[in-house]
Amino acid sequence: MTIKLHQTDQLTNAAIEITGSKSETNRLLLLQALYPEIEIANVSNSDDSIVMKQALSSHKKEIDIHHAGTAMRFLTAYFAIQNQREVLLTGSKRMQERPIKILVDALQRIGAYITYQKEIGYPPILIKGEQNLKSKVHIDAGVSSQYISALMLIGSSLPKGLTIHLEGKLTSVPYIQMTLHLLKDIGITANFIDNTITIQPKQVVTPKRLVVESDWSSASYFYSIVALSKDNTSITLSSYKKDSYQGDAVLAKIYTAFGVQTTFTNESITLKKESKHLVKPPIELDLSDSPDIAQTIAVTCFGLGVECHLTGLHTLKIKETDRLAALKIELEKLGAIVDITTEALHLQPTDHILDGIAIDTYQDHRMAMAFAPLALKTGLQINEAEVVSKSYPDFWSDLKNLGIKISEF
Ligand SMILES: O=C(O)C1=C[C@@H](OP(=O)(O)O)[C@@H](O)[C@H](O)C1
Ligand SMILES: C=C(OP(=O)(O)O)C(=O)O
Repeated sequence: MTIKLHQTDQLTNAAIEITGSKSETNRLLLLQALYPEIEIANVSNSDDSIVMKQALSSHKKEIDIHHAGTAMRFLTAYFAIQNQREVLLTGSKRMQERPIKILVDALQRIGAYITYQKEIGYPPILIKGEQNLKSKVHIDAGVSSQYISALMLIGSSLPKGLTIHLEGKLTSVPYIQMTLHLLKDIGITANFIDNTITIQPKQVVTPKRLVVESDWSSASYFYSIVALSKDNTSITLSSYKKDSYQGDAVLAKIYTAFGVQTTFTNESITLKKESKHLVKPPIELDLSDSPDIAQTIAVTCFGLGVECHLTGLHTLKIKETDRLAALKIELEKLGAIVDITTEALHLQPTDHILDGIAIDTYQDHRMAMAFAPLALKTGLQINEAEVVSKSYPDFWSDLKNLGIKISEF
């Protein structure tokens, strides 16, 4: 499906309810499979969470998790400890190009049985469950925090718990902290001191209801929309809290530089454009703690015509697509001048955006959603717009409710 976004100058001051965080949901779904005493509210309606839920209740031998990175990594650890069970875990063509060796090596070192079915280091993998894994492991922490969260999530189910020594320069650290918070919330004793994570064993937990906060990465597209809007435009989003477990909550701070003020009231945030607060460019940001908002920020800067230099982007090439390469190609179609390295993106200031360009999305939900806010500046098309369902199935209808004019063909 291709979507045409017509240039829209005036938005309605809408209130939007955003689905639960897919990162929190996928952690809690796995924990719920291990500890059925827990109840989860505001579960994400994303494809990635649906696939995670189905996989956890499936009795089939072959499980396909499509494009969901967290599901692939978390379930590798989960099935590694399901005694007497053999599972073939696979995913989409792109998932079969996303590395998993660091996690598999770590699991094998503590006694798990996992073999590669096609290429060494990549899904599909065959897992033979074994509950008695050892209690100490070391792992390279510089490629994906999902490997570490995967180990943390099974740690308390091992006979002696799990101590994880993190090696090298850590990346996406807030996601490790999120896992730690959720473990503690359900009553597991865990800590993260220096580069060592310790998880104590626990058989049963006290029944508890946990409410997932809405997804901050999804909120980023509304930050971008408000940043590209006229003064006094405001949008209210729910349900959010000030002391979030999600690293992407840093948006509230980052977007002040683009003239977006955030007010927290009860469980909502209101974003308001006040350009008197705009910061003088260039915008320089290290996004190694929040890689999922890099595309949003790069497009906001382009829409505002401001120079930016984004670093800490070394993980972007192994996500749904090579996001740095995709950003460069699509921004340049619109008239931008972009330089990329393996870990950085530099955007030069420009004062013109080409009209009527069709943006390719590379099967990456964030490519579609990051470019959509440009409708405040120009008319554009988004190809394969249905990709948004990976994290935010209601994205296009929420945009319509804001008054953005959309047609499908
Ligand atoms: O643990 C998680 O929920 C996630 C961790 C991050 O991945 P990396 O640690 O691979 O950067 C992030 O990009 C992804 O969308 C979700
Ligand atoms: C990278 C992402 O997801 P995953 O790694 O879970 O596929 C994302 O949602 O941006």
